[in-house]
Amino acid sequence: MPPVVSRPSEFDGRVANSALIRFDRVSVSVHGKSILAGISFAVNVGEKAVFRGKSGSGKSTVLKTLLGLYRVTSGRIFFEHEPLDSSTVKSVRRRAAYIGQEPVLGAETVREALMLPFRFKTHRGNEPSDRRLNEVLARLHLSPDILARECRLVSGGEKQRIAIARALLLGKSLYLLDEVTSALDDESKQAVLNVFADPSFTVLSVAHDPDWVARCDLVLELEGGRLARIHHNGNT
Ligand SMILES: Nc1ncnc2c1ncn2[C@@H]1O[C@H](COP(=O)(O)OP(=O)(O)OP(=O)(O)O)[C@@H](O)[C@H]1O
Repeated sequence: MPPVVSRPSEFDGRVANSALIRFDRVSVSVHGKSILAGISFAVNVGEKAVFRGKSGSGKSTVLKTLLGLYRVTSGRIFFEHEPLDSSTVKSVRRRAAYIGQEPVLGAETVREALMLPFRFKTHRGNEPSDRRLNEVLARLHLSPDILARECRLVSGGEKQRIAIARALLLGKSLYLLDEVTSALDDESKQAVLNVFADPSFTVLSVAHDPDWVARCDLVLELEGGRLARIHHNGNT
């Protein structure tokens, strides 16, 4: 079936009532330079959205703006129907895992990196067992041997999958993913695609990989900070 192509405004009306995340004419400027201009879209719980566009079109900025890393200069963002502000951004951060192109693992070995969040009060007592660690690594097509490796010696694609493993162990349900399959071989990529097919995960991603794009419900095309098109793949 051909994808349904909607104008951003029509699409916005379709899902406005059930959206987990909604951007309403969001603009972001940094030092007087416009980076995002009047972006409107909505993503429901469990939907997978992907941003595409040329380098510098604003894709990563959309993900980071949802995390409160950029000041919105006009328009509003809603998370669970609440306007995003200094208080609601905390619930986004609690629920979300942001996996960038070179995640910082913040520990010496991979095992320490995976266990790091469980040293803090919020997650103390929920430390995963070795069996659980190995289970999550296997889902991401990573060998158990990687646990003993030094983080500085693992590749970019492995680092991203370790960061994903850590987010899965933490029970995150909202994933902000920046090019997580671009550095992967086919088997690893399939593993990552399968992990994010989980219907309970909501995903906002940046990707160019056609296999990734084909699995997404929404394809949002950015041009110079503007949302040029939204394709609705009809998976939902
Ligand atoms: N903090 C900042 N200060 C100044 N300019 C910025 C800042 N953050 C982003 N930009 C600019 O905003 C534009 C969009 O950046 P962004 O990283 O969102 O693009 P992108 O589409 O994700 O690019 P790429 O595909 O190359 O990663 C770029 O021109 C970038 O230089």
